[in-house]
Amino acid sequence: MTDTTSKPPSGQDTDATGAALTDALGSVHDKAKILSEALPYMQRYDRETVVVKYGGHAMGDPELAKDFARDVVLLKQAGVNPVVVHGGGPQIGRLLERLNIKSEFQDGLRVTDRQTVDVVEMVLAGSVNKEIVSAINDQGGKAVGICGKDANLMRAKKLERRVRDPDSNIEKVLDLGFVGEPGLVEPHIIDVIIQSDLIPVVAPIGVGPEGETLNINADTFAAAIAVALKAKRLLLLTDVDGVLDKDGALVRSMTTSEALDLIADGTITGGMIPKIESCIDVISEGVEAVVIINGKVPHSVLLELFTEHGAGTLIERRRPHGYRTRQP
Ligand SMILES: Nc1ncnc2c1ncn2[C@@H]1O[C@H](COP(=O)(O)OP(=O)(O)O)[C@@H](O)[C@H]1O
Ligand SMILES: CC(=O)N[C@@H](CCC(=O)OP(=O)(O)O)C(=O)O
Repeated sequence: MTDTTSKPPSGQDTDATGAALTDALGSVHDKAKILSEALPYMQRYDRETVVVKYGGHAMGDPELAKDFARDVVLLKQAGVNPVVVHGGGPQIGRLLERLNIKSEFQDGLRVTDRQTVDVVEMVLAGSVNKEIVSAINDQGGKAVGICGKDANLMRAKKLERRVRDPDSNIEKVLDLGFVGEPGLVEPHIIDVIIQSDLIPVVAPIGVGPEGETLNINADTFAAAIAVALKAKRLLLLTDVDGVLDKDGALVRSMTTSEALDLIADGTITGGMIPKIESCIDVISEGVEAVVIINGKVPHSVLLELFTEHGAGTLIERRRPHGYRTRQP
């Protein structure tokens, strides 16, 4: 048999090998540069809590789910304290459909009767939560799945949404059934998990005053958790690049009052409304900034936190000297 591996290269082969080696070294240097540039960002978030809301729409693809889990494990390894709060709206919708239970939304919130709330809890605190826990553990992390009922993490009250009838101009309270809004948050259980070097994965189910299960929009839930934990950042992962303006262009950064204007003029609609309302609450309660990013872009969490460029739409109280605060 001829040993081709030990054959001395011809002059042309030597050139090709040299060029390939230069390319390979170049790409290694590029990688090293990217890693090195991440240092000030890693220092910025060192031992800080970052709440990552993982939306149901961002979850579908198994490769992306793996990338997300890997990013979360990397954050933990880099000294950040990631707290994952997840949604699962489309997953709930699919099971309700299979069970022939009709479901409708009002302003981005699911009208939730007794039968529906059982399905919501089963999907969120059950299958979806455990899938994320397993994905993180598969990447070498140690995740613990809980919901707002655990150790009274999220005591909630029934949501009372007031709407004005456009014809009669009379205000009425909208009854969405077993839909909750955050009340008293006791973050002790999350602190315990973080201090044990584990990664908390939280399903947005709350416990009502009568001990009843309440369905809480995952953005709203994540926002309340971010405030209670005094998080450095809240990242909301969804299925669009961020907030889009009237022409469909990405808004790279905006203040809370600009966000309100976009709701008022109808540019922001549907599920984006509770998302933005949560951002505004969180920022008014002291969280520095919230970022809405596309969970369908691989490694969007790392891109946002550890690169100068960042990703998505950054929302903050006011624009510091007309500048996007990406600097570490
Ligand atoms: N101005 C806007 N910019 C971006 N998305 C918007 C806007 N207005 C409405 N949306 C809708 O909001 C959706 C994201 O909200 P939602 O479906 O609740 O996401 P998730 O399930 O990830 O929380 C987008 O897919 C888009 O259809
Ligand atoms: C009250 C309400 O609407 N609850 C949501 C909870 C899940 C959720 O918010 O999931 P996403 O983040 O994937 O949309 C629902 O039932 O769909």
